[in-house]
Amino acid sequence: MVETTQDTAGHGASSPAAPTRAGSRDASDHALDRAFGQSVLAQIDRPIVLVGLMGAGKSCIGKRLSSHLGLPFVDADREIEAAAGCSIPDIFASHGEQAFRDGERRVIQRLLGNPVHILATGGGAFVDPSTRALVKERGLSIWIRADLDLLLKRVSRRNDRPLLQNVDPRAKLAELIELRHPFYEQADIIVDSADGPPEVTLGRVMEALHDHFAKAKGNAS
Ligand SMILES: Nc1ncnc2c1ncn2[C@@H]1O[C@H](COP(=O)(O)OP(=O)(O)O)[C@@H](O)[C@H]1O
Ligand SMILES: O=C(O)C1=C[C@@H](OP(=O)(O)O)[C@@H](O)[C@H](O)C1
Ligand SMILES: [Mg+2]
Repeated sequence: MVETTQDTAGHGASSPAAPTRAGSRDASDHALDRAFGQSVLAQIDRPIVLVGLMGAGKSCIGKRLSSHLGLPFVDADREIEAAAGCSIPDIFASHGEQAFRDGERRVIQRLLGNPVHILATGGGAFVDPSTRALVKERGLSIWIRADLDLLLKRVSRRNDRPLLQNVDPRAKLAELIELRHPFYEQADIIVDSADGPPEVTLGRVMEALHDHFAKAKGNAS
């Protein structure tokens, strides 16, 4: 189980390698202000990579973060589909999960060579050792964390996720939480998704980015 630590960023309590944890703390009122956004934007020097389970909100929050900051948005899943010329369910059905993972690794490697942007990955990407190493080397990773009930509620809005076909989605997501959380925990920043309007989670992401940069500055001086 993941330790839920209230944010310690900027208070000198974390080691340099410890992720910035936004926990479930609410973002301060000004987190979505223009000036706050500008100061965060000025410190972004690499792609911001959203990781986490299916339904956590990587694509949704990624899109909003990109328009909020005025940075390009790329969804790795859409890029994989474009490269393959078919949908993710079709890639899984015709070529299998391993072929999807190989394509995912290649596509993310290519995307991480692009200038600063917001990159939403698919849920399995950060679990792949070489994709994870690349993201850690070239990107700033944010785990969008959500509990089982919230994930279930969110994935039920679409039924095109191959890993959730013909299975009990609650049992499968519970299994993936066990398997994948140890990898997602290695992200640079951890943000709890809020069960409310996406803007609440967006505010938490902005606050967490701000705290991450403040902590990095503190560690450098
Ligand atoms: N923070 C949020 N608040 C409210 N709804 C959200 C939030 N994040 C995602 N959603 C909704 O949940 C569903 C799944 O989100 P999505 O971004 O596709 O997840 P992921 O890319 O992590 O699989 C979508 O319908 C999306 O609009
Ligand atoms: O968790 C996974 O392994 C997957 C998650 C999906 O993306 P989202 O996390 O955006 O749903 C997509 O990449 C594919 O269906 C596999
Ligand atoms: Mg997605």
